[in-house]
Amino acid sequence: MERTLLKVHGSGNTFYLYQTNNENEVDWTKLTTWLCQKENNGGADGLLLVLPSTIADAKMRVINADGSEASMCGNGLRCVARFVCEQLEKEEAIIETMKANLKVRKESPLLEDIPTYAVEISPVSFALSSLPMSYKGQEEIRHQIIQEFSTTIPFTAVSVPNPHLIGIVDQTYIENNTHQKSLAELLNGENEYCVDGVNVSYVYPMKNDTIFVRTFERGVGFTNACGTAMTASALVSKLNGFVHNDVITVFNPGGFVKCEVKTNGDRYELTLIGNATVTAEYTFDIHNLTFLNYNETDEQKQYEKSIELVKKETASFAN
Ligand SMILES: N[C@@H](CCC[C@H](N)C(=O)O)C(=O)O
Repeated sequence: MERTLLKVHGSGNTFYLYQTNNENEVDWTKLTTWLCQKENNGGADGLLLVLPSTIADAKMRVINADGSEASMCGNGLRCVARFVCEQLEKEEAIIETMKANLKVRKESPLLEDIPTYAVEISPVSFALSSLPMSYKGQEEIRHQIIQEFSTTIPFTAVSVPNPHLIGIVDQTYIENNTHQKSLAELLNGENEYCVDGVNVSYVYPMKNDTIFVRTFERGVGFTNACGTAMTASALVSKLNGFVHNDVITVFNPGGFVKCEVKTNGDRYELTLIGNATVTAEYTFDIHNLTFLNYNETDEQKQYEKSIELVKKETASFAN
């Protein structure tokens, strides 16, 4: 059974994108764990499913590399936004996701000639029950030292709506990722705090409304970038006075994005803006799990050329 797949990325957060009308066509866990193996064209961080929707222009489901399903994916949503907008010949659309219908739109390129999309990130909640997370019966964790995690890093727990634990750190924790790795492995194994695991980000506030974010993703491990994590990190940075503008530049190991954070009391309007790049198209046999053919686009070369300067600027943080 020959089928077509795209390989796409947002800030180097890489996915296979597959469109189908049959939500139960195959076992998505099995397909995703096979696709995401390193030996299959370098692997990927997950599978984006584009499905028909009765309430929006299309529906997105996100399967992590380990086969678990996530409620949202910011970088993936930008790629799905581009796919759906180009297919429907529209500049904006609504995409159904597990917990919300989200607005997406085409944007002016942040880097010359790089297709760029803006996506809504919602709903936002600081309630620990929304992640879910539990810690000493507390209802929230906001910029708080958790002695069991670190004696110096203040953490915030937030769902957007997938779960994130955000630590504000100094540069040493970015240059050396061992502390982040062991905390993330603890919280994504069997543990008393996050029963469903959590995405763990370390955020280094830089100058001029700019932050650097590195994320260890639930179901994946360290990624080049995690869109929901970068948006949640921009919100946490703003609420704690590390940045002041509504639009925050977020560098990551794979490139950069812009996050718009509008706050109105307890209400937050979050938008993630960045590249949506298609690197290749594959044909594969969906039942026998074998690749049959592929064609690379020239978009990755253009992306790498444009991102070169950004990478130089962040080289010392990007490990
Ligand atoms: N890379 C994504 C998030 C993917 C889901 C995450 N691993 C989870 O399990 O919550 C993004 O760009 O937001």
